[in-house]
Amino acid sequence: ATELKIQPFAFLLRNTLDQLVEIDTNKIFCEPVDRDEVPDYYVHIEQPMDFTTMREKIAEQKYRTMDDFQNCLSYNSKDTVFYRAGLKLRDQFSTVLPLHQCVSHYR
Ligand SMILES: CC(=O)c1c[nH]c2ccccc12
Repeated sequence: ATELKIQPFAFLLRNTLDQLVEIDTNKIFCEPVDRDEVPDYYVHIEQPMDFTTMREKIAEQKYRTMDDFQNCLSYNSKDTVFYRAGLKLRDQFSTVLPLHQCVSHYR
């Protein structure tokens, strides 16, 4: 694809993001946490993140790290579906992360 030649890193990140979206079957991470639904989320979490925002940041080449799963793990208690989903995605992503580290050298 021509995109691969112009922005290989963005191309790779978008593919990885698509894989994460697929794993997130409960769609917990797809959109920003709703302020009305969860008013105190933004009190506890300084830098909220979600897949939609990440996709925009990839396009703007402002890619953020995957530490953002920590947000979910620090906010939600261990016995919630959110916490377990955050763990699952962080652990599954960590298998892909080394790929990003090596690619990031080419930026
Ligand atoms: C990503 C995350 O923590 C959440 C995503 N949706 C939510 C609803 C209530 C509490 C937490 C969340």
